[in-house]
Amino acid sequence: MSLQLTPIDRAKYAAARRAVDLVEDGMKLGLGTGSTAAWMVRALAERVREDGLRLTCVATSARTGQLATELGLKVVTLDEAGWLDLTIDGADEFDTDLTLIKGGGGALLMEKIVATASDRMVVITDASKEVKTLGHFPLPVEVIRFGWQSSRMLTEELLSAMDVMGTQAALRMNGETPFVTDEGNYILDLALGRIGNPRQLSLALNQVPGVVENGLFIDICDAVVIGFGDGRVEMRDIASGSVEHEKIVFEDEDNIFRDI
Ligand SMILES: O=C(CO)[C@H](O)[C@H](O)COP(=O)(O)O
Repeated sequence: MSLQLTPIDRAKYAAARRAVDLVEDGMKLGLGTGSTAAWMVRALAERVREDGLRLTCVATSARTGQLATELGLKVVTLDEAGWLDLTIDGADEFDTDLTLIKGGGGALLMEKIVATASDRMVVITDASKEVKTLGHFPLPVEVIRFGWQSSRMLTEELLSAMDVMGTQAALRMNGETPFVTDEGNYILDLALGRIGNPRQLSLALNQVPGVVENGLFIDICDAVVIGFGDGRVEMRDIASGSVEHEKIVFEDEDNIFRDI
């Protein structure tokens, strides 16, 4: 049966397809989390089938690990892999410096550890995630469960003392119960509106007792691949300043859907 991709899925898939072209035989790869990253895992499995690549992958969440394993990719722990060549992941927001907000899917801690243990991090996204100033998307902050309410109070006090618009830290829920990350922690979502100084905010947040990590990725992302619904992709590299355009042809759509 032939299934049709929605324009947003086409955009994500186009970005994913371009990004997996960066993968070479023998690489150790970090696999991101989220719907865009899931397209990348499918596109990667397709490349492995077609080109016989031998890869070692590290997943940034249990669900990515499960998908990758189901699709026949070799998944090991980060400690088993050691240093990685490349991590490909999605993002919730990115700006012109390729500073990111991540963690909408709740995997920010493992995502940051994996991305920073990689030579290169490439973000795949659709164009809607690009912003002039970060902060429209609520900033996720991972806190340990013990004493989380004091961590929230201290976080809100910190935000009041800083030049940020929003000061509310909402506990992320999963229905009636708090959302729990793969590492067993809670997430506070900060509705800030605008983050004028991401570096200062990130450093300050990580000083709050109980905060494990926040979703600001600063100086971590090397390139972004932006996909569009018609298959166009734009790839921007922060170090070289290069911008490349290409068009992805979706002739293997059925193969991708075969795996879902
Ligand atoms: O940071 C993330 C998960 O923690 C995701 O990369 C981010 O939420 C983007 O997800 P999607 O591709 O589904 O929009």
